[in-house]
Amino acid sequence: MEPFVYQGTPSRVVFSWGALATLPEEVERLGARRALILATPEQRALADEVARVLGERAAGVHAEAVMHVPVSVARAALDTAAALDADCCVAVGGGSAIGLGKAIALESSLPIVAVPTTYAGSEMTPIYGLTEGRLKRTGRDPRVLPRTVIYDPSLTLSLPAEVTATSGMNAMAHAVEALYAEDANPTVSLMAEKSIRALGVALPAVVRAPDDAAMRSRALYGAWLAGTCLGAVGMALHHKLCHTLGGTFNLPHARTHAAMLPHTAHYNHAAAPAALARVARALGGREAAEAGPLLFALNRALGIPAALAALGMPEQGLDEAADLACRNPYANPRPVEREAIRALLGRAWQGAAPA
Ligand SMILES: NC(=O)C1=CN([C@@H]2O[C@H](COP(=O)(O)OP(=O)(O)OC[C@H]3O[C@@H](n4cnc5c(N)ncnc54)[C@H](O)[C@@H]3O)[C@@H](O)[C@H]2O)C=CC1
Ligand SMILES: O=C(O)/C=C\C(=O)CC(=O)O
Repeated sequence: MEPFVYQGTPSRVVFSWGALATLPEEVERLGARRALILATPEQRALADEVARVLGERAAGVHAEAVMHVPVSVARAALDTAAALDADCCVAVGGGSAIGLGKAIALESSLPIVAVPTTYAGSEMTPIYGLTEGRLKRTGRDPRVLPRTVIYDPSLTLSLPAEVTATSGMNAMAHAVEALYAEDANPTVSLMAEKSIRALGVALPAVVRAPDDAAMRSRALYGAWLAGTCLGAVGMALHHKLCHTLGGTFNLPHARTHAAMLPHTAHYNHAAAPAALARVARALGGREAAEAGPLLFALNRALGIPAALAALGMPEQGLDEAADLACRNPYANPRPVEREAIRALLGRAWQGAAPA
């Protein structure tokens, strides 16, 4: 047996259809009485519903969350939390709402109850992201790990097909990178493989039939496993590239992950053959070299645009992106070489298959 270190996270997870109804008792379990409810502007109505469910324990709603958590947005939310004398945050939504809760917790140590409504998986990690100017800074801090996560698959029924598909592939990326993480371990790798299998079946099903309750539950289960993996082991080239593209070029987060994953998986397949063979097998293939093409085919089946160009990435920015991605790279099975990364970005920009 290869030596390994495994450290779980202390999050409490409640997973069931209709679990939103448990929110009052979960807030009470934390000893909190004044919850600030966080959401994006688009999910203000859901945030108001959550305030109604919480009743007197709701201190207020702050529905200003946006992708990549600009520091100005974080400061405004911190001011609201202080003005309302909030003693906890209830982040309801995807990674943007949860990311705003993490920004508040990073400064205030307020506990977070996360109610995820996408498959991004942020609720299960101590990773935060803050964007200032054209640079996204990410870090790990135990203060930002949500204390309680309430997974209610019924809240994902309203997910548009495009967000269903792309945030699902964001979760897929967490699981894929966990398999070749520098600190990979048998427990997390088992969860990663199970996540890939669940997502590989459930995502096409819920894109075809958005109201399929069983498949919505399986997709959210896959996302929970993927987020748990991301929280437990380190990120590698794929996440570094996506943070660069998202933070510097403000590309849409989940769509960027989906477009990049076939290429980054293929980049690593020869350096991490056992890990990528597990990815391939979980998607119905066999060999490590099949993982990237299978992920590319899954994107096509989900209707996800393949080209970074379609996401607003300027071609003249590819050189800068390659430079930034190679600066302080995350640990990666294959050396992160500037020319090879530039070639990878070129293929992704065109929407070509991985090679
Ligand atoms: N720190 C971490 O571990 C992670 C952080 N993230 C961060 O999360 C952000 C992206 O999060 P995502 O969840 O991909 O997108 P998101 O939270 O921005 O949501 C995308 C859009 O879909 C809407 N939406 C969400 N759930 C919905 C539902 N059930 N029905 C209808 N509309 C819904 C939102 O209001 C928003 O307009 C990025 O900032 C990314 O950096 C993502 C993954 C992990
Ligand atoms: O890129 C991911 O999916 C994982 C981590 C982040 O997005 C970092 C952040 O919270 O911005």
